Amino acid sequence: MNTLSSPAQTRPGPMVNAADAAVTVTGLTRRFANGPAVLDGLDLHIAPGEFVALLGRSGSGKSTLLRMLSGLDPVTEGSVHRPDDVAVVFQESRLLPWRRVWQNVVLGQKKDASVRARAEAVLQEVGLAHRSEAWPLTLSGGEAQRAALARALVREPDLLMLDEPFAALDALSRLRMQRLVAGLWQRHRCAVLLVTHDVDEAVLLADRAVVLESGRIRTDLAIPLDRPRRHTDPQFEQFRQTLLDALGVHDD
Ligand SMILES: Nc1ncnc2c1ncn2[C@@H]1O[C@H](COP(=O)(O)OP(=O)(O)OP(=O)(O)O)[C@@H](O)[C@H]1O
Repeated sequence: MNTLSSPAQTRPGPMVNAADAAVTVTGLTRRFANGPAVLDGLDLHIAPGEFVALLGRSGSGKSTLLRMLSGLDPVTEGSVHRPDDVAVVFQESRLLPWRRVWQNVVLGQKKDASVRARAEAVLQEVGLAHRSEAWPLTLSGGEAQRAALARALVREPDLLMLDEPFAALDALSRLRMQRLVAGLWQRHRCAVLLVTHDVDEAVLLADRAVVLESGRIRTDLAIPLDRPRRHTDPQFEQFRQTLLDALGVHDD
């Protein structure tokens, strides 16, 4: 477990024992320059193996929270407990163009005798084994995101964070990737925090959808639907509407 906290923490510790949660965020506050707080005393718990979707209007602090959880941004007020093994996938694949796909997947990993086999196995899992020798610039957008997912999974993270990973893809590729992630999560069962603007994506994939507003959680919605989920299920539509309402999107 990795604990990131402010030097002078003024709030009480988390109510949930950190050992029982993959992620425990307590009283997290973030302010840029002298502006208003982007995160304002935020509390969030994610259980091991739980899939949580994080939604909120543009500028509501989703990426800020992710950056603080991943350690990219310092925690200056409040605290964050999370596993040591964390992987992040961003909207763009961030592959190194001068390394082949398989080499990107195992970048920073120990170069032992099994390294190539590990890369091939995970590329197989994401449906990209046939492109393992390719250069990243020759990949389609969907293939590049598959490679980015493979690079995250090869690390066997306890927490996988996905920051709008399918936002730049066409509708069909996005659907394929959503199904892929659903299958990977069923197999790997790491905790997942998925930042998305897409309420359908949240209902399709997540155990819980959390909506940020004014630096806090406005809605924390459990989605106890059986899997695999279908957009045509009437209950799917109900959860979708609840989330749209929480985001302030109404039919006129
Ligand atoms: N480094 C920074 N300096 C100043 N302001 C920042 C910085 N990073 C983020 N902000 C501000 O903090 C607020 C939250 O930004 P953040 O990127 O977390 O929002 P978001 O919910 O991820 O938005 P989007 O959905 O548009 O990606 C925004 O008003 C943004 O302008």
